[in-house]
Order: sequence, then C-alpha cells, then structure tokens
Amino acid sequence: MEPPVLFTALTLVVLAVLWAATFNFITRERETAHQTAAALAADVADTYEAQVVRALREIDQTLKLVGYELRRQPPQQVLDDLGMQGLLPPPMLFTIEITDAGGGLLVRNNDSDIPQAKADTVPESVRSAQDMVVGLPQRTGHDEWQLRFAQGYRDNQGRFAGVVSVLVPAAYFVSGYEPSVMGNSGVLGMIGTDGIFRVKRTGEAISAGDALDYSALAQEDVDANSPASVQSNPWDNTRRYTIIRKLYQYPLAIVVGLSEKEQLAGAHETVRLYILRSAGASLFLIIIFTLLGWLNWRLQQERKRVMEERIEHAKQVEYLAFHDSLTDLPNRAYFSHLLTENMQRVHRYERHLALLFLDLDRFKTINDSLGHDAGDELLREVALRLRASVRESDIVARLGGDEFVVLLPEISEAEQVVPVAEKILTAVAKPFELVGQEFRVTVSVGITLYPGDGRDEQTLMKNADVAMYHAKELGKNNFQFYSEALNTNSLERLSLESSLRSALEHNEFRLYYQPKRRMSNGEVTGMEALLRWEHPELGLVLPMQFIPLAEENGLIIPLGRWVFKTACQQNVTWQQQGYPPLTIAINLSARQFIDEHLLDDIKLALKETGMDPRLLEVEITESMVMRDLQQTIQILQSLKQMGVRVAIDDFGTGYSSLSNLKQFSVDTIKIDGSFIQDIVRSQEDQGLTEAIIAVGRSLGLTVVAEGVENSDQFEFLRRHFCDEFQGFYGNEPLTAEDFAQVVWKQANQPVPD
Ligand SMILES: Nc1nc2c(ncn2[C@@H]2O[C@@H]3COP(=O)(O)O[C@H]4[C@@H](O)[C@H](n5cnc6c(=O)[nH]c(N)nc65)O[C@@H]4COP(=O)(O)O[C@H]3[C@H]2O)c(=O)[nH]1
Repeated sequence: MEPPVLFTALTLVVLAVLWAATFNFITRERETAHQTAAALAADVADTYEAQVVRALREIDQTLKLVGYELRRQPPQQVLDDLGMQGLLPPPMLFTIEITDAGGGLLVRNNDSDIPQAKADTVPESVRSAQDMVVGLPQRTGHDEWQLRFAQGYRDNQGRFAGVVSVLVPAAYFVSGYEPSVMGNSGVLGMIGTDGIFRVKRTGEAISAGDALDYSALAQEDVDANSPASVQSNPWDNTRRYTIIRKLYQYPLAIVVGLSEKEQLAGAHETVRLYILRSAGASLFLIIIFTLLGWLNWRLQQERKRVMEERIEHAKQVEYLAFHDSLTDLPNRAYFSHLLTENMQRVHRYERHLALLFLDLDRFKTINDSLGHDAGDELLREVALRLRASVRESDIVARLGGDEFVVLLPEISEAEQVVPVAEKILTAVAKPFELVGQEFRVTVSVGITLYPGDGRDEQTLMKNADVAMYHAKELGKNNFQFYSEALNTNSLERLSLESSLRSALEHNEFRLYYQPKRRMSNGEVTGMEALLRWEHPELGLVLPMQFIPLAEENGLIIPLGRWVFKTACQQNVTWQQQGYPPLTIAINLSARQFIDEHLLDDIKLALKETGMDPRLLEVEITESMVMRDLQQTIQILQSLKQMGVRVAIDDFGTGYSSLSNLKQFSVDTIKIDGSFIQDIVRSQEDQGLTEAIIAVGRSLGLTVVAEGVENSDQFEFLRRHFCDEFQGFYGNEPLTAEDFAQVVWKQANQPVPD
C-alpha cells in the first residue's frame, strides 16, 4: 500500500476508534446523568410526599378533633380548650375557622384577615362528605395563596351544624423546595385530582390555581413507583424529570419536577469537555500522522532518489565499463560482446558480416612529438570521422591505442565492403588541425568476413589483424582483405621472435643496398643499406617484420653493430675493388640512437674497417630527433665531429621546424615515400613535397625522395629540382653483388649529363 493511503487509512482508523470511545463515554455520561436526575426526582418526591401526607393528616385530625368537641361545647370554648391543651396546630400558620350551617363565621383561632370562605372555595359536598374537603386556592389580602381544608360538623342529633376549616398558606406546602437540589427551574407542587394546582413552586416563584387536564397529566405517573419521566410540562413547557404521584386517601397529587437542562448541565459540560478533548486529540493525531506521513513520504522520496542515483551510477559504471572514455565508442570488451551477438544472428539468417580492423599510420609520431593531449584529440576526431563514414546500424569501436574496429553487420558479398573501406581511408586522410598546425594521418585496414575468414571471434579478429598488418606492409593507407596466405605469413612472424635471438650467431642477416641516384642524370650517388634476414625456413624476412621485435628484446644493439661493421666493410671492399667511393646510409632505430655506446660502436666500425667517415651517413627519423632535443643535438654534433653525415628519414611526417634542422646541422632530408606515392594526383602531397624541397634547398641540404616507383613521380620531382631519388623506379634493394653490377654498368656506360 502506498504510504499516503496507508497513513490516511491509519489516521481514519485511529480517529474512528477515538470518536467511538468518545461517543461511548458521552452516551454513558448522559445515561448516568439521566439516571441520577431520575433517581433524585424520585428521592425528592418521596420526601415531599411524606411531608405533605404528614401535614394533611395533621390537618385532618385537627378538623376531626374540633368537630367532635363542637358537639359538647360552644365553638369559642372548643378552640380555647384545645388551644390550651396544645392540640391545635400553631395559630401563626394555621387558621382554624368555624362557621354555622348557613356559612356564617362563628369563630377563628387567630385574628387573621383572611376573608370568609366563599361558596366556590368551600364545595357543597362538605355538607354530606365524611372526609376532609380540599378547597380551591384563595388569594389573601397580602397577595398570598391560602388553602382551605374543611369538614362539616354535626349537632348531638346528628344534623349538619356547620363547617370547621383549617386555612393554611399554600407556600407552606412547598417550603421544602431546596434550590440547591432542585435548581431554579425545578417544580414542587400539589395538584387536585380536579386538575387545579393548589400550589406550585419554581425557584422562588409560587403560584396556584392554574387548571390542567389532570387525567392527561397523571396518565403515566399515577403509580407511586413509577420513575420520573422526562416530559415537557404543559404549564410552562419546560422539560423536566417529572413525578406526579396521587396521594392515598386525599384528592390530591404531588408534583415534583427537576429541570432536564439544569440536571444534565454537568453532564453536558462533561460531554462538551469530552468532545473538546477528542477534537484536540483528533487534531493532534491528524498533525502527528500528517507529519509522520510527510516524513515517510520524504523518506520514500529520499530512498527513491538514492535508488535512482544508484541506478544512474550503475548505468554510468556499466557505460564506462563498456565504453572507451576518450572517444565514447564501445570498448574492446563491449565490442567482443557485440561481435559474438552479431555472429550468432548472422549465422541464424545465413548472412555475412565484415570486420574491419584499423590501425592509424604514424600515430606514434604524433603522440611523441605533439604530446598525448594532441594524440587524444586526434583519436577523438578519428572516432568521429569513422562514425560519420558508416551507417547508424554499423558498429565502430576502439580496441585501445590507435586501433579501431568497424563491424558491418549486414552484407551479402565482399564487394560491398570496398566502398566503406575507401570511404574510411578518405575520411581519415583528410587533414587534421591540432595545436594550430595542419597535418595528416592515414589508416591501414585489414578486413575479414564472417563466416568465411573465421567462425569464432578470436579467429576473425586475429585474421583481420593479420590483414591490417599486410596493409601496413604494402605501404600503409590502404585496405586488405584477409586470405589464407597472409595467415601463413603471420604464423611465420610469430615463430620469428623465437629464432631471432639465434639469427645473429647463425649469421643469418644480410645487407641489401638500394642505390640513390641523382635526379638530373640518374647517376648512382650512394646507397642505403637495408637489412634482411635469411631465415633458414622462411626465406627472406623484411626488417618491418623483425626490427620492432629486435627493438623490443634489445637485440637491435648488437644487430646494429653488425650492420655498421658489415656496411662499412662492404663499402671499403668495393673501393678496394676499384669502384668509385660512394656514400652509404645506415638506418638507426630509436633505441640505437639513444644507446650510450652508439658513438663508440660507430667509431669502432670505422676504425676496424678503415672506412672514410665522410662516406658514412646515418638515417634517423623525425620522431626520434624530436624526442629529446638537447640529447639529439649532442649526439648529432658528436657525429659531425667524427665526420659522419646525418640524414633525416621519413621527412614530412614529423614536425621538425626549420630552426631544428639548422640546429641539428643535418646534411640530407629524405622525403617520406607516402608523399611520393600519390604525388601525381594529390595537390596536397605536391604542395608538401615542393615545400620540403624548398626548405632543403634554402638550408643547402641534399633532398632525397624515397619510394619513387614510376616515371610520373620521377618527372614531377625532377621538375621541382629534387636532388636525388631512391625507389623501385631506379632500383630495388640489391644484394652486394647486384649492386656492384649496377655500379660497374654505370661506370662502363657513362650516364648522360
Ligand atoms: N613501396 C616502395 N618501397 C620502397 C621503394 N623503394 C624502396 N622501398 C622500401 O622503402 C624502405 C626504405 O627504407 P626506410 O624508409 O629507411 O625504412 C626502413 C628502415 O626504417 C628499417 N630498416 C631497414 N634496415 C635497417 C637497419 O639496418 N637498421 C635499422 N635500424 N632499421 C632498418 O626498415 C624499414 C623498411 O625497410 P625495407 O623493408 O627494406 O624498405 C625500404 C625499401 O625496400 C619503392 O619504390 N616503393
């Protein structure tokens, strides 16, 4: 049940109980008050009845005594004798009057001024009646009411001789009215059975003479034991606990009444108090329950808020757990889930899906030279471009580093993937602006198709990676579909690592030499020594496949030493064989460049072989020099002092400024092959190449273009006064023998000027 409903229901129940109890108390209080009043009325009636009866008997006896004595003595004598004997009631209150048979006053026991009885106040019946007759109330001169009790007397012959009367003030019969008991609105009185009140007192007011319908009045209360009934008294319309009790032997009834209003006033006050208290308690309860309800509501709200926060937090945690915080793309774990899910679905509907494994080319260079913030910015931008290149239903995720994946969940054939891959290449290749500079990155993409290229997630991913790696090998900025043949290569690559360590001892490394030619006349000006590994089982392994491994496990240092020594030795041998002195360029990897023994190793190689240091050129990449400028300057200066030439390889991919180049005092800059690749079509690459040539020339450096593969590229570079070129258009990397052949041919077929 909802708390507001619960608290309202609870409040109503408690209020119902409270008010039920209150009404119960009230009913009992009223009942008790009612019974008390009724009992009190009965008590008063009992007492009053006894008083009245006693007084009436006394009067009755007086009448009889006087009547009896009148047979023997004259009236005055009777009153005197009886008075003297104390047998008459006190004359102050009771007037005894004797009249003759004609109604004439004979004597009174006092000198009261009560007028003589009128015919209507002494009923005719008194002549014949044996019993006392109660006359009608009569007003005296003092405006008081007088009651006459009369009885006829007879002479010795038994004839009617007159009437003896006892006159009593009516107030006498209601003197028992106790205001403390009966209040101001009670009633005490005596009514004749003829319906005429002989006397009636309410509070201090005494009246007599009002006539009522006695039979109607006494209807209920004729029985002496009848309890007091509440009725509206017809003489003043006041509701009273009323008892009307007929007196035995007398034609009279007593009337006792207690005002209902007065008698129940205390109970009403108590009831009022009960109601007030209950109302107060109800108000208190309502406030308390409202407060509790409100607190409970607040508590519920608070709980709800905490729950919502928890859910929100859990959602966030879940989101963070499944998304890459940098790009907001699904992360590796989530992608794995999505891939499995999609594989299952595709399997069910016998469709295909394509997985594109992306790795940014040259990302490391940007990170190293521009810093991680710029690197992050780049990744974010790449993520946006990838998302924009695919459909809403396609999935783009970041696996980590500069690796992304794109999942095309609904394809029917491999060809459908090509436009998507091309779109991605174009989108990523567009220039970026970072830290105020414009630059470009490219991406290499490996593609696998489900289920053809792998029936499980791992295989599909691994094969896509293999295909991506192949794309890198093929010069980056392209996409490659996976094929079985590639996998064989990659398996080979895995086994490379284990056999690399022993390769040096087993003398499995070879140096190839790629000629550098002068642009103007094609003359060989020098060469670049390029390392190859002649694997006993795999055959020729390219440096891209093992140099990173050698860098990782440190083997690059002894391997580098071997390269220097072998290259220098070869160069010296050629000269000894009579070939012209040609420069030989040797690549340095990052780890070699910062190795503390580098200079000593070079010195030793030069010394041991007797090579002229001026024919030796070391190639370092832009990213290597930018890593620690001070250290770079120091190393390069030492090389210069030794007479060794310095070339900046892959120029244009990093961010060396002109002033850096000056500081480094380099001799050669080599334009990166990636700019040459598209130079005929891409205006951007043309502009960049032209700029590099201009920079080189302005600093008096030799500018060499790498990766020149065709005549168009060659022509462009020649037109723009590039100094030298290197590439398949001239020669591929050659064995020492083949290189010697080339040089020999050239010597015997002089090149045109
Ligand atoms: N597509 C294309 N490629 C061309 C063309 N002409 C030459 N190449 C290739 O371009 C690479 C040029 O070398 P690099 O940029 O210094 O890049 C080198 C260099 O950084 C590194 N490397 C090679 N030998 C050594 C070495 O003895 N020591 C060190 N530390 N690194 C080496 O390995 C990289 C790759 O060497 P290689 O596989 O021999 O690849 C060579 C070469 O075979 C062309 O017209 N088209």
